[in-house]
Amino acid sequence: MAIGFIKKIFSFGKDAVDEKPAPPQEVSDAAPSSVPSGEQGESQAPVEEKRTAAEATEAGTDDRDVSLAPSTANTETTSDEAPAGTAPAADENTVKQDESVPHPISPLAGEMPGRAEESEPPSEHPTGADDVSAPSSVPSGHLPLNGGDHGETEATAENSGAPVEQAEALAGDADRRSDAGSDIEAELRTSSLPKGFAAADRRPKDETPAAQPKLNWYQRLRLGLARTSSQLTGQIASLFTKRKLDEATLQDLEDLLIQADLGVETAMRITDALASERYGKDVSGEDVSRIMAGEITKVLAPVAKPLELDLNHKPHVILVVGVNGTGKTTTIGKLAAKLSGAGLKVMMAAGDTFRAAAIEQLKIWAERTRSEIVSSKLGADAAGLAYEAFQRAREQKADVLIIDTAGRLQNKAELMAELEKIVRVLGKLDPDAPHTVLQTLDATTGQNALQQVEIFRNVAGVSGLIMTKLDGTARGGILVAISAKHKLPVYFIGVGEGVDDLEPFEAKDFAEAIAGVAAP
Ligand SMILES: Nc1nc2c(ncn2[C@@H]2O[C@H](COP(=O)(O)OP(=O)(O)OP(=O)(O)O)[C@@H](O)[C@H]2O)c(=O)[nH]1
Repeated sequence: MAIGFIKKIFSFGKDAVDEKPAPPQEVSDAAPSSVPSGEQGESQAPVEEKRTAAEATEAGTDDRDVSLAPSTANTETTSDEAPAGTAPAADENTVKQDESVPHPISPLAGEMPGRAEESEPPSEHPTGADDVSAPSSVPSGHLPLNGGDHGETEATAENSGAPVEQAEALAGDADRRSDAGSDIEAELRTSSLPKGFAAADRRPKDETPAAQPKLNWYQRLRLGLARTSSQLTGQIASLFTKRKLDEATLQDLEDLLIQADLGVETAMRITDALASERYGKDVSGEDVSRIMAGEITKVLAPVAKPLELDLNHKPHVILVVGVNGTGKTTTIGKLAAKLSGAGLKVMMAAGDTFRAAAIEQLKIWAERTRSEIVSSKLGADAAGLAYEAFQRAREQKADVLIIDTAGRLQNKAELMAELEKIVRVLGKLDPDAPHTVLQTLDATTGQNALQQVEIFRNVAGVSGLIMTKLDGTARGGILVAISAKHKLPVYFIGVGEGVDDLEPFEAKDFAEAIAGVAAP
């Protein structure tokens, strides 16, 4: 498929992906690790206590089961056991797509797997790790499934942290829709009662579930950044009340902008631009917001780029890295949905081998996005798994391989060294791999995100960013500081937990949302 086409896919807005659940078929086959000598047996752990499981695994690394789980209903998999110490031959795991069924990804459930907390500590799991259950075996109630219906995350003034008026304003028709829904519900309740009974609803009004406004991604972004922008615009408005623009006001403004995480460089850009336009004159809050949005757009426009895929690689390898909980696994699911929805063959590697729930979570995403997945035992060597997955993806001629990794704090040198090892090991199969190293950043993080990028970039060669959770109570300003400093491409933003809550990054939208410029 032409690269231009793929670029196009990533440049456009959301791909609508509908739900068409496929009965999952997972076939696991024991396969030996084929990690190059000297690389085997090390483990990575996102949290200290999880290392116990890793160390236990180090002793006998070859017992690691790597399972390939084709998740489409139309996949026929045959598998044999490969001899220990050898790489599986190309025909050992062949997957044939049933041509009779359209490939593009099926409609996805409105609710996608969110972060699942492990109910037991990893040390109680190691031996059962090869029994990582198939997606279908996970009762939906056991994993907290988040998100709204198809990207329509529900937000209220209460849960967004944004001003109540804004949520109310955004709610619009949602209330009316919800009223209609309540009527239907009441009718159903009544009709399901046996004869001789009548339905009553004596709940106090305030216990009745509140109407939930349904917002589109742009409204969620605005709402997510509303706290930052309203705080900033409020402070700016009071700063400029009855004051002409002078040195002292400019200095105060610069301080406010720095406090909003925008960084010294961008703060100075904004005050310089304001001074050159309005020095000695009256200035309104709107003037400042407009100039601020313009200057922030100038900083962000060069980094708002589509994620380029070179499909000549077969597969193009994307390694996803970042601090714990920044949204790596969820983002992988969203990316896979876009790619497989466009007809590309996607394989995932469950490289977060230290959190059982992370493996489960990725399996569910694989099932729902009809991607294949390579996973292994809990506590297994993540670099070995990545290597194995790369080989499998090549054998099966996958277009894209997306490798999940365990979250790690950037200041844990040992864990960062393990990440370095994953990159090194992939490079043994192809010196250019990983072809993309994506770092996820949580939008609720402030200054710490600058350091996260600095260190992950040095260690893993981060080549692009995705900022997640911009729908929550996001701060967001730090992305401006990071862009000014690192100039790394920002490909997408996460605006919810649902499968299509991943949007191409648009500099102007983001800048206006932060600066509090009125929505068009
Ligand atoms: N609101 C919102 N939640 C998100 C978004 N992206 C991810 N999440 C949620 O953030 C939580 C953590 O996401 P994960 O994908 O598990 O994060 P991770 O980086 O893989 O976590 P570790 O494996 O522990 O490092 C989950 O509850 C996700 O549903 C987003 O864009 N918006």
